[in-house]
Amino acid sequence: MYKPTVAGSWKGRVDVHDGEEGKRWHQGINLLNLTEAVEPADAAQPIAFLGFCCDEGVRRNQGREGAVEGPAALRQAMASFAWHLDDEVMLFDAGDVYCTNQNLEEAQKQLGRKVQALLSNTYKTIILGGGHETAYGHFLGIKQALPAGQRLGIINFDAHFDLRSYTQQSSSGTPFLQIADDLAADGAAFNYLCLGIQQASNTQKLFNTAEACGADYVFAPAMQVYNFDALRERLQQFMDQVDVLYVSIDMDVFAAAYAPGVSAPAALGVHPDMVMLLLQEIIGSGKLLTLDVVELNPKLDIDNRTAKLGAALLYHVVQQWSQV
Ligand SMILES: N=CN[C@@H](CCC(=O)O)C(=O)O
Ligand SMILES: [Mn+2]
Ligand SMILES: [Mn+2]
Repeated sequence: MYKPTVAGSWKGRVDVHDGEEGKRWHQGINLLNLTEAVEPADAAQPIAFLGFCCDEGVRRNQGREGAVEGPAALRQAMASFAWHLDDEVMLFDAGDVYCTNQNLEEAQKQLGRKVQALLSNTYKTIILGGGHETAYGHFLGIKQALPAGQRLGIINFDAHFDLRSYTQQSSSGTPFLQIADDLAADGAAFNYLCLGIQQASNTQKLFNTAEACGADYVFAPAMQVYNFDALRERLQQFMDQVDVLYVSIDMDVFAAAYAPGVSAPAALGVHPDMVMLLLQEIIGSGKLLTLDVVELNPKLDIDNRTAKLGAALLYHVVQQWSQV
């Protein structure tokens, strides 16, 4: 099921006496209804948010439910951001795809169709999850919109590989194996770089699958500022081998102190500064096609800390990406 965002639902601080100088994101966002035919945006730099309201992947993966509320919490955390965007930039809220009747597969297909509509019409897209099952729906749209011959690279900031077998059923733990298999069926390469892997949170079976499908990865303890030059080089080598990038940010990559609102918190997760630095490198490459933020669980959050972290990352992503 798809629902466009209702007018007036972005609510935030208003500085009544400051006019245009007091502008915030909730006052600049444009609503985009994807039930109508999508056309190229009337802006040089259109960036669209699209929500995937879904708990079903996490439920099937024996996780703690609540990710269905992720898109609303991220919008709320972004609403009062001060507007510092150039005139050629337009922000759009393209509504939400909902998973209904536990029919994850149908919801992922619908998400794919909406992503395709946006990407094919020049929008830079930011998908607000949902559990990590968001990634497979997101990919279905990327696959359709990707020009022939373009090599796709996937960078996943995550404590987990999410390469579980989906023979029994797909879930939030399976999206990247589903993607690998889809790409293989099309004769395309699976270029997958996982940043922030926790050894203790991935079984030997998952490491074996990662090796079998040629996944590259960096362990969380190596994601430190002292190691930045080596990380940047590794990232650069990965990006040199592809034409476009899909970046996924699973909020459980961060240390639980920064991101308590996730199904599977990582006590010794990554510091947000490290992810920010790497995101800057990625956006600076000019290859970023689309991005998602997943696994935010507002039910488990503390004072919206995790939602605010996800939103703060998106603030910087939007600032930089709109200038590339
Ligand atoms: N998307 C989440 N993936 C993790 C969850 C781990 C957990 O719940 O402990 C996984 O399947 O490995
Ligand atoms: Mn994940
Ligand atoms: Mn994870």
